[in-house]
Amino acid sequence: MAGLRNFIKLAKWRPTLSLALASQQRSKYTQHQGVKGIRNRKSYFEAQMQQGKRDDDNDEQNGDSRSSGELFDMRFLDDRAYDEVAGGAMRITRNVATSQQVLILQPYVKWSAKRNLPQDVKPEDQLAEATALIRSLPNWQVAKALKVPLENLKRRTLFGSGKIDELKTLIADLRQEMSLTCLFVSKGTLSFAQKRYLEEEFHLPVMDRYSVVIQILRLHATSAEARLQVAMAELPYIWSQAKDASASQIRRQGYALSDLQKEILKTRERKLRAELEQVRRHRQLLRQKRKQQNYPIISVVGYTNAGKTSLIKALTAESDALQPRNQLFATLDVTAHAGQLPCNLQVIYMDTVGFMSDLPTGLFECFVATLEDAMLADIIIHVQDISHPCHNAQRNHVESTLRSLAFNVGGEHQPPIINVFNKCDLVPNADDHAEESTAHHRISARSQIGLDPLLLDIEAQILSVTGRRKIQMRVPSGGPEMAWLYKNAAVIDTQADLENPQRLLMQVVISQRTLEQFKREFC
Ligand SMILES: Nc1nc2c(ncn2[C@@H]2O[C@H](COP(=O)(O)OP(=O)(O)OP(=O)(O)O)[C@@H](O)[C@H]2O)c(=O)[nH]1
Ligand SMILES: [Mg+2]
Repeated sequence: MAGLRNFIKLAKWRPTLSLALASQQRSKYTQHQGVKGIRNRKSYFEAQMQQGKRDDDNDEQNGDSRSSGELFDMRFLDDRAYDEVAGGAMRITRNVATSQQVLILQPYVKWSAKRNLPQDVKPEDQLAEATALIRSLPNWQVAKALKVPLENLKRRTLFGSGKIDELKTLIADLRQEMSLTCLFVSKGTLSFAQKRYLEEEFHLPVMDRYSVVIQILRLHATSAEARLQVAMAELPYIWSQAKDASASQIRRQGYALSDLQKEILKTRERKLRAELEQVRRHRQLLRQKRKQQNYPIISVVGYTNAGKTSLIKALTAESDALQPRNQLFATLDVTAHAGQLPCNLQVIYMDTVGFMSDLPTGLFECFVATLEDAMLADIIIHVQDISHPCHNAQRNHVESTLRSLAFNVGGEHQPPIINVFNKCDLVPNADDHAEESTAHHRISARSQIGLDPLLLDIEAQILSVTGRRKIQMRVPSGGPEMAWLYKNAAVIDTQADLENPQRLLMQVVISQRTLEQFKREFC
């Protein structure tokens, strides 16, 4: 196990972050200021460009030989000029510790035929997910959450004038009781014009799903890799908001990018791409190492909050390293955890980022580098929250995303998938509806129910896909063969050979390749 533990230490290595803490002190919402504030800062920008060039030169000189502590260069992420541009587009705050009172509006199209939603996702389910998103942010409270029926979601003002008046009255009433600080309209993205209009009507910063998720990701991204990916995920949104702004002819009113700001975004994007390429290479290196070490890999994937981290915690001895949390997107890093199958074979479980529907694809494209690992595993465990009202829709969403991820990493080949219906303690008597046709395990990671049959299934699948077999070998008792097998194979059992006291019967799990090595060495 020591070798595996050392390898896992390497996989979980985190570079030291050189964060400028000053940025944490920034004000609540960075109000959008157009070009104001950085128009006259050409020299600042030039200095940044110079620094960028110096960094690039260093990168080239150092190439892959950069020491692990310098692998990801994070300094450029802390950039005040960028923060102003980002704040204008996303209304996100650096200081999440500030308490917020949020009004959540869940718009939905009245006529189900137009709704464009899976059959079993109802507006109230969407509202519950929106509420869970806000509750994932510490100190953010839901002042009120309500569904708002609409004819369609494309209107420039989003809501009709009657609805706007109704909402204004509601907001005025709420303000009697508390100080509202933010309006969350739970729609993938709002156009810049929609946001601007609503902000002027309600006098509140307006966020959409994309920007709320970015806010959560920023909070949960602690590793260098996750921070780079989140920073990358912000850019398509900022570009699209700027495009909306210029298309809707409201340049005068605020959010339009100057050439200087465009350069800031482009420079940042270029540097992020370079750093993420390093991430990809680093991951490839780890993958190669894993291959050499020959440990079977099991990826645990699923919708956010389904219980992936909890399951790995239940299947491994890593009680401290893994902290399941009732928050969306609690896990943002792909991390490796050592486990042992009933036959004593050592394996690695990979914890992954959760999926979520109704998010623009750009948001998750940035996590593809890490999710690639999941697709290159020997088997995948798909954890599903059986107690969730939309669990069918969540499963379909994850499955279709997995298919496109498999396509991305080069081919239709997908590792075998084991379906796990988690949280069965919450719905002990539920029948499985449409799932009857899908083979699955009903478990509770929290209450440790159903884990033994699951482990046996994982073992059978791993042995089959990795070409390992359980065999019995007769070896000299206390000889080098015995030590070799303990080192290179999984030993299930040893017994004295009743026919020959000098020999031992060893039951082992071994791959064909390792068996050939054994034969070369000893036979
Ligand atoms: N009742 C019950 N709750 C569970 C079970 N498994 C996990 N949970 C809870 O579900 C919540 C989410 O668990 P996690 O393991 O963090 O879920 P995750 O899929 O890793 O979530 P993300 O990393 O955010 O995508 C936590 O509050 C867990 O305690 C279970 O079997 N039963
Ligand atoms: Mg998790």
